[in-house]
Amino acid sequence: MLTVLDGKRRYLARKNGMYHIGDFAVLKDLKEGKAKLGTREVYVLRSNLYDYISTIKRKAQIIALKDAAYIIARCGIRSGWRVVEGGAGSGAMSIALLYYTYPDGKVYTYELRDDFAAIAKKNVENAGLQAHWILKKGDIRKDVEERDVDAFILDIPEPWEAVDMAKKALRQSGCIMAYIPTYNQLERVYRKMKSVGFVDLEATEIIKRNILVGDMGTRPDNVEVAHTGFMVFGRKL
Ligand SMILES: C[S@@+](CC[C@H](N)C(=O)[O-])C[C@H]1O[C@@H](n2cnc3c(N)ncnc32)[C@H](O)[C@@H]1O
Repeated sequence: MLTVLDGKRRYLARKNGMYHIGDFAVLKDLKEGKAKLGTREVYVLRSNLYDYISTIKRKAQIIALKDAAYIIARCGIRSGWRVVEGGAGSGAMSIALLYYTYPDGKVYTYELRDDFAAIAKKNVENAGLQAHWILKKGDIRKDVEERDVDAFILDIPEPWEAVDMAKKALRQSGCIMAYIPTYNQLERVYRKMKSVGFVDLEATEIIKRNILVGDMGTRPDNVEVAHTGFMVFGRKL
């Protein structure tokens, strides 16, 4: 998969090495390096996770890339792992999980709503990562069929209601993570994980700040996303 950088705009070249703006194919037979688009020079780069996540079409709020990166590291998610996730939303976290479990792992994503499932499917397919993805219609709080999975990733409004299911589905030492926007939800899911015996608990937030490098001086960007989500982690004993 290739990414085209057209000034500040970033696009995935979706089909047969073509660069698309909307449904309009602009450049054919793309190769890594520089390319001409009319009189403009664009850069063609091999796509990475940053490209996939920053170009997805959003319907639901996504797990931010900075948070997804910590989730991957804290849980140790890697190639060959089997991961259960819910819900699909826009598919951003699914893409991160698929990227790191490739090629031998499996990601099972549970989603209640058809409209979100459809948008997540489109985004995962645009990233070309669908081969080891199983998207299931269902409630992650009660419908999970998989057992001995390596990680259980929750981004739903009531994650505490899925903690018992996670305990059933996870293997020993397997990682649970809940992503929530408010302190009330954080406390509730933390206490629930503790009460059912998850260990190595951590509640955390990642703060990222961009720095503008200018000719006259270098300083933090004055526009910032101040809050995305909190994360609560635990491991099954
Ligand atoms: C905030 S979005 C998830 C965003 C996603 N993590 C991403 O990065 O794009 C929450 C999703 O969870 C789904 N959902 C809510 N409760 C659920 C449940 N009990 N089981 C499965 N999906 C659920 C919603 O329909 C919605 O699509």
